[in-house]
Amino acid sequence: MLLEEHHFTALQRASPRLLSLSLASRSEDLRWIGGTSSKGPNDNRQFGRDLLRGLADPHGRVGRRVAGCESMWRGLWTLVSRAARGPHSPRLCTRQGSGYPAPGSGATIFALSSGQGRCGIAVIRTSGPASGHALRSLTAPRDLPPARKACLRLLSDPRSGEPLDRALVLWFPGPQSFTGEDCAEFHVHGGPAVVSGVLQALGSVPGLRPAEAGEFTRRAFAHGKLSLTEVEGLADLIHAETEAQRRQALRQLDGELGDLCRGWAETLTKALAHVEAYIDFSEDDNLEEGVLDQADSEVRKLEVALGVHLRDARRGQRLRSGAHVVVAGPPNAGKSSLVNLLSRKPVSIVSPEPGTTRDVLETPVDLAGFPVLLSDTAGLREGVGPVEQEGVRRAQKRLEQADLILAVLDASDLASPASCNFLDTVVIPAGAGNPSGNSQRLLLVLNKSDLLPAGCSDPHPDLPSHLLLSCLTGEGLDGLLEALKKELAALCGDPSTGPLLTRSRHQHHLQGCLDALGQYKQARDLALAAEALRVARGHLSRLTGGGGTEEILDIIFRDFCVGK
Ligand SMILES: Nc1nc2c(ncn2[C@@H]2O[C@H](COP(=O)(O)OP(=O)(O)OP(=O)(O)O)[C@@H](O)[C@H]2O)c(=O)[nH]1
Ligand SMILES: [K+]
Ligand SMILES: [Mg+2]
Repeated sequence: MLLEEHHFTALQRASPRLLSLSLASRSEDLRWIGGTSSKGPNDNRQFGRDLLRGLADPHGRVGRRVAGCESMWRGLWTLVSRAARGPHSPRLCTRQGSGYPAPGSGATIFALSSGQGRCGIAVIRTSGPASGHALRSLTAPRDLPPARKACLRLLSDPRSGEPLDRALVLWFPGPQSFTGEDCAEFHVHGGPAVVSGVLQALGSVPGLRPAEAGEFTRRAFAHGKLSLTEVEGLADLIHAETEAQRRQALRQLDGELGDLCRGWAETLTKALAHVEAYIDFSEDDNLEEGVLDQADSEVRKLEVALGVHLRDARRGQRLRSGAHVVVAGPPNAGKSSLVNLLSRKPVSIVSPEPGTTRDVLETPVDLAGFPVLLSDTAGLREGVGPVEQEGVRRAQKRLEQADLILAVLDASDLASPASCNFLDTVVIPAGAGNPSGNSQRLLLVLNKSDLLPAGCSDPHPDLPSHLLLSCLTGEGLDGLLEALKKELAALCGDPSTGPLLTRSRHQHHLQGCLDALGQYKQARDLALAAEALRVARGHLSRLTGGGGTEEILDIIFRDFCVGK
């Protein structure tokens, strides 16, 4: 049962006054206890607002999860009308935006939404109240096409009447459009002259101006079409370069993270309702036993859930921005050869001279569908000149920051001092072959297997677990890629089921929420406990874009291209 505007009107007529009530939804065992109290009209203002928010579903509709019953509606209305008189009146509309104004809304924007340059088809779109007028002006004397149906039209310049192109046009009347506003799309032939002709023609229509980067998406956010996490998912999808990144971005665009946060926020709202009801009505006998215990147990469950996701947070961020894989080893082991092999391009200089690589050389690569930032480093050895020494220092620093170390040794030169030293100082401490340890991840690769005597399958059974490889012949590469894939999957998580926190912003708010829950548990006073719950819920709502700041929005939308 949806609570629409006319229900509110009916509620108002039905009962303007109510002394105490209990709202229950059998379907979800959602129990709301509240009402007016003798303490005056202000007491339940916050509760009314919380209730409204708690009942709002992802599209801003009110009361989707509440089974209809007359007394509940009456009570709800009392709370709502009281809340509405408060300083921050909730909106009682059936479609609710993010609460942020669309910057420059009122203007109609247009942009080329497909890529720049010569192409078969280019898509130009508009959003805003003058979209219909713009579409009519360019397709005159024809009228608007039916909504959301592609129609072939002759486009001409409204000033000169000069034909520009024969194009497919689409009309999306708001609110059923990407931005929630009236939108039009022109699928024109992708020649630069056609595109610039149509853009100029649109610019000549009164009320239209070129769009800023990300402005279409920003309007979609402002009109409640996308939550902030969905916007981030969209930005990531546009920038996704590997399959795993695409999967993760799509899940975020589908609103999974937002849904999760809203579910958590709902739990907090319930807990808060219980605590506030206790504050308001503890003297009444009507109040159910164990109301506070219920709030405590909800908070405990939430803490566990948040903890699980926070532990996973680094993985989601790695998947978004790439895992740091550092190739290290003694000089001449074939580190640069391996980097070139994995990145399929000549990133580093390879030479028989030990000490060839000096600086850290970074290259982004797609390894088995995972984004990786691969670093080649100087060979680790002592007693060298100042330049190489600096290279060794940088290599060691990079090793400390690695998500995964690809340790490379020359299989035919394991007894050399540099090899032994590397084994003792890097490989053994990292706990290679010790999967239970929480130590840094490391894959040990014995390169130049082609130099080993023929027929010897594993000449070094006493070493920590390792892979044999020949960069020269390519033997062992498939095995190495398989092992890398496993390591990366562990580092980045499975993008189709794994972690959802893709940005440090997400981690920050979840941690803030968890900290506030800690304060809730320690609070000796119920008012402080309620406040801690409000702070916790504020973090969740800022995560999805409710009550955040304009600066965060600016940062997020800056990443978008014009036309998106
Ligand atoms: N036989 C054989 N030679 C190899 C193999 N991989 C690399 N090499 C040779 O080993 C030498 C050193 O290779 P690099 O890739 O420069 O080694 P590196 O570890 O980067 O060396 P530094 O940067 O000097 O520390 C070159 O002459 C390579 O051609 C291999 O699998 N088999
Ligand atoms: K070398
Ligand atoms: Mg090198």
